[in-house]
Amino acid sequence: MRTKILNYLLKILDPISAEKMIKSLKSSPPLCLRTNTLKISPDELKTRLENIGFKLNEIELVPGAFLVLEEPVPISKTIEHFAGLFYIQSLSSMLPAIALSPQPGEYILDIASAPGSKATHIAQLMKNSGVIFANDVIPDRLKVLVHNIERLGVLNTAVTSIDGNRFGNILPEIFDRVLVDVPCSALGIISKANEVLNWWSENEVRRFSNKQKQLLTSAIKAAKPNGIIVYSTCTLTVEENELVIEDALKKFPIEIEEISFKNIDFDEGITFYNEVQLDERLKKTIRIYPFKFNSEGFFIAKIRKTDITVTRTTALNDFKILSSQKGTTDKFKLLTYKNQEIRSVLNFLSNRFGIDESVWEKFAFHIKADEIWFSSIDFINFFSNDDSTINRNLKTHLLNQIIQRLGIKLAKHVKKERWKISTSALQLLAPYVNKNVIDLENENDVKVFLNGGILKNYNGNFELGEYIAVRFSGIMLGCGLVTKAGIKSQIPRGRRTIEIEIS
Ligand SMILES: C[S@@+](CC[C@H](N)C(=O)[O-])C[C@H]1O[C@@H](n2cnc3c(N)ncnc32)[C@H](O)[C@@H]1O
Repeated sequence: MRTKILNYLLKILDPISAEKMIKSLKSSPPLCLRTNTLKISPDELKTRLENIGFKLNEIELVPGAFLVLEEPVPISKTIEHFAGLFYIQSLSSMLPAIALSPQPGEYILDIASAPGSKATHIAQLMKNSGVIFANDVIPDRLKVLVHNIERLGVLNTAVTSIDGNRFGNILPEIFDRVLVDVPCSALGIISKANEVLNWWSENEVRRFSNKQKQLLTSAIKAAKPNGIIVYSTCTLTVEENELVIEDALKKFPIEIEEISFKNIDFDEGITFYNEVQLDERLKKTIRIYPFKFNSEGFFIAKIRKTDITVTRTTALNDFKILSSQKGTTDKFKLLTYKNQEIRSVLNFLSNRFGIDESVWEKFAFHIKADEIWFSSIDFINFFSNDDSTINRNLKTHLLNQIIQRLGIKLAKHVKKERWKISTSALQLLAPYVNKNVIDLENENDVKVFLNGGILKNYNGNFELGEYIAVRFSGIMLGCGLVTKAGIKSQIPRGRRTIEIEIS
């Protein structure tokens, strides 16, 4: 198998580089993390982690990213990780979101987004504002995406699970920026995905290439004229990279944009392959080789759409098919803090936890059975804006059909005028919480609480049946219920952990 890969590499690299490349695939790239600036500043995170024995080095290329030099316990098992203060991610994998350069308030599509490394990065670059559609077609991978959205406190994201190829026709000319981080033959990440060696072949590469062309086509159609599309893979074959972009250059009104990353040794895109001269513009795409840049192998192309690509009639036809399908009630009726029903819940939470009422003004809310969810207020405009290709009612109808979840659960109704705040909401709103909080005193209690147990020694002066916020060392852990036996952790099963290690 290695011979197959080496033979392929020899088509695109000189023999010494191909050997170096094979060698680099055997060792893992350095451990890096990205600060979740939705919750903490890079400096604060560095201080926190260094105080518990980690040694971090700032990475100039990506603001808020650190190289982990010393790890006294696995960093994924720290309370800081549980609380969503950072995301473990290779440095190369941070670059597509940087190239996309999403701006606060914009409309973004991440067409193949699970497990959400880049979607959560995009969300933080947008400061939790605007609108992101994070889509993925594989349900199990979507669960991990949802977990990450909850852990990191991402409010500006709608999760969808349709074939990414459909976006171009059902939501055409809508998005300011689209990320197309496609499934690929993964040559750049063999060190962490060793199973690639079992199936890698040039036939598989061709199969991926066809799929990638379709996803890129859909992405181009979904972008607005003048919108940006970033195409990325963690592989290095020409079929899955330059040839996919060349195909799009022939079919659509697009141009390739320069990507300017400082301090990184990358190669420009290949323009001569298999004795064939390719489009010279491909030189503006970039190839990252692990033997030159100490991270995973990646390919990135930044594309600008220069004109419209979808006619109104095509879009409407697709809409008609979807609107004839069932189950499209108004699932996501978005409301502001001014709505009476929402207001009473917000008043309750503000009173309970001392949260200033002005905090709620920047969110949209929707009701889902006995729960209230909150999201970026920009979704209200996104749903209601009319645009040139689609009629507003049809759009709302469609969005109700394809969106699986929007934002994060804020609270659940428990009994008469009482609401239980969710763990993810409490963690995100931690800076505003200043009432009915307890601070745990020892690490054993933290473990009990994070594993869903009962804290026996903290009844304090709280009323039975009330919910309180539980913190440790300045980090909001989640919500607890005051019971006769003690404070019962309300951390949902999916986020519980017994694996916390405290150094
Ligand atoms: C390279 S991974 C994406 C990684 C992700 N962007 C991140 O940064 O965490 C490619 C993803 O494409 C998804 N996928 C494959 N075919 C798809 C399709 N037709 N439509 C949407 N997603 C698809 C896979 O489930 C997989 O999660």
